Amino acid sequence: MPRSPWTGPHPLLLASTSPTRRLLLESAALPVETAAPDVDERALEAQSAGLSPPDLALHLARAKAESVAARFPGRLVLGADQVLDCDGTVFHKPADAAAARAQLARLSGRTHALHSAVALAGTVQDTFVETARLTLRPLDDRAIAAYVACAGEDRVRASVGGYQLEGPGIHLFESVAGDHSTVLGLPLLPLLARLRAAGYLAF
Ligand SMILES: Nc1nc2c(ncn2[C@H]2C[C@H](O)[C@@H](COP(=O)(O)OP(=O)(O)OP(=O)(O)O)O2)c(=O)[nH]1
Repeated sequence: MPRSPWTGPHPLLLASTSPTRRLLLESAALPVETAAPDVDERALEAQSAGLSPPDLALHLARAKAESVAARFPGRLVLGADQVLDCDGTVFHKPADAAAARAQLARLSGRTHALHSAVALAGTVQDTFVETARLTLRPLDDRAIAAYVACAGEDRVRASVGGYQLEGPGIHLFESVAGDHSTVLGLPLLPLLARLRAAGYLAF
């Protein structure tokens, strides 16, 4: 069993239902426990109409982290949120394959931003947001339908853009600017820097 660099008295508490986020942390050899945040994201978003997309992501990440930190005193809690912004229009996870096809048609041939925000709560209070910019190839309805059929409805519904960059989604792109973990929804490098500065990592 490899020795984890984690020095905290308890595992990191991830306030997220995202398997992708859990896998990213476990791949970095960090012990993780998860607790679902009890936050109504769409209601919070409706109350925060004036926020920029990055600030909306920060607001939602903070709400998720704090909702779990209140239930688990004395723990280091991590919340996260990702907002897709294409020329100021915010997109959410597609409800089904048809919505994914419609959303991808609107993103086709354009560059969109993925704002991935992280909030630490409990024993450490901090927030940050990282942005990746992704440019889709010009895709006609036939290509989009073929992609959705290849990826499958579960995959296209599981992420804000309707794609997994590490999966079939890679076929959609002309270019990707930004850290891979930022695209996946949990920017690891700035997170690890903060955990290290707070004394939670051995190196
Ligand atoms: N595997 C993978 N997941 C991605 C990719 N892009 C985005 N995602 C996932 C990460 C997050 O689970 C999700 C972003 O949506 P949210 O920030 O609302 O998180 P989610 O609702 O999944 O969980 P949470 O609100 O944290 O409980 O999309 C990608 O390229 N690959």
